Amino acid sequence: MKKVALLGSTGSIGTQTLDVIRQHPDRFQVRLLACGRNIDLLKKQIAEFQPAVIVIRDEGDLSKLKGHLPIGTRAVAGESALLAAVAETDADFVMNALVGSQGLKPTLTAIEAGKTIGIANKETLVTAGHLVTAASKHYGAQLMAVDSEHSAIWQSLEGSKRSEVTRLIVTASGGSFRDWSADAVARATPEDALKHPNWSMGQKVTIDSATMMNKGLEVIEAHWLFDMPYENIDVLIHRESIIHSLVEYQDKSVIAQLGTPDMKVAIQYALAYPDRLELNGPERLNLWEVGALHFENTDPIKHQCLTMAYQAGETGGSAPTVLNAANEEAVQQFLKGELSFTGIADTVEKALAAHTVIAHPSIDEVMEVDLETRERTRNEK
Ligand SMILES: NC(=O)C1=CN([C@@H]2O[C@H](COP(=O)(O)OP(=O)(O)OC[C@H]3O[C@@H](n4cnc5c(N)ncnc54)[C@H](OP(=O)(O)O)[C@@H]3O)[C@@H](O)[C@H]2O)C=CC1
Ligand SMILES: CC(=O)[C@@H](O)[C@H](O)COP(=O)(O)O
Ligand SMILES: [Mn+2]
Repeated sequence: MKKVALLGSTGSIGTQTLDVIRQHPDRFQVRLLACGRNIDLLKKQIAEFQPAVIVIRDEGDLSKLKGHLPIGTRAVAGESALLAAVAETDADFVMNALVGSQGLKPTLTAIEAGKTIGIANKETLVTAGHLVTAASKHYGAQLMAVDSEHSAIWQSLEGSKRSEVTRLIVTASGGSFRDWSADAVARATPEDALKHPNWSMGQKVTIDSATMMNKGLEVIEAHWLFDMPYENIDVLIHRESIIHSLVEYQDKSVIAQLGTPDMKVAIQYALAYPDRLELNGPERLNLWEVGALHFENTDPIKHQCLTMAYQAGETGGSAPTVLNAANEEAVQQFLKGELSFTGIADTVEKALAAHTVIAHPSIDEVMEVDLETRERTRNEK
């Protein structure tokens, strides 16, 4: 029986993780649930999964859980309570499905506690990939990719020699505005941007997908997860999101993982590895019906966020921290109607230009740069 701590239980990845666990009660037991403000959904999850520990964001919401905690279940609130709960839980697997760089410290805590980590929270690897990979080597903790592209790369690497890999090819749907004119994109609303062509996901990643920043974050994530130089990581626009990513080998073979777009496949792969679970939900891939798959190149001007992410990744140090923090702030501003869609890329560009890169930032320096970037971005609004 695998004991699971789930951070971000009320979100898109969190609820799908619980769906996988629900389908396999003989294999998994939920020991910890952590979320933000969706207490109504959390109450239902507590009743169904009976975890030992609950962590919520705000102390003020703890009273809402009165009468909803099973005997022996304790509930705590706040960031330090979350870190303590992750350090102390008897779970062996921590699924990090939080959104944003707030996922970094819980990831590092789980690594230090020797847990296996399902890493959906890509911002962790973008903002401080050097610290996360160094800590996981030091503590012998395994990072199991959950992001669909990275799960596909992981699956396509199975049984191979890493020294024979020549290129990772990360696929991109192109996002909500892939067929829009530049003029129309400039006037796009949050509602327009939230209509992803293929995936149903949380708001932040859906906006990132529309700007193609998601693909930039994923290139940096792939760099750290698979120890691959940026020059050997390419992005390919593939509108159907059926090929989830590809690996090229020195003999020119290309191995890919395919499937209908459903995150439960990647989630179960991380949770149950090396097994593959039977799942209700994901549709069977019918290539006879699909008929044709399409591919396009990216455009360095049109996909400015992707270009900036490559540059920040190659620069290294604190540059990706700034890229990520400015983007997180700008996406929130766009969602609140305070910034135009094209303003997201402009904001990130300005933040990167204003920053003096720290070559090997410590955790404290990463947190400081993250905070400073957010403050500057807010003040410049
Ligand atoms: N959704 C998807 O299909 C995919 C997502 N990812 C990545 O996975 C991560 C999660 O994405 P997604 O599930 O879409 O995001 P969601 O916004 O749907 O969910 C985020 C979760 O984090 C919780 N949360 C937010 N702030 C806090 C806080 N301060 N303390 C505790 N919990 C908090 C939310 O709680 P609450 O809602 O209760 O406030 C929610 O449970 C992101 O990094 C994303 O890029 C990667 C690939 C695919
Ligand atoms: C499902 C998943 O992994 C998302 O990160 C997805 O990749 C978003 O799609 P695009 O960024 O390719 O539009
Ligand atoms: Mn992805």
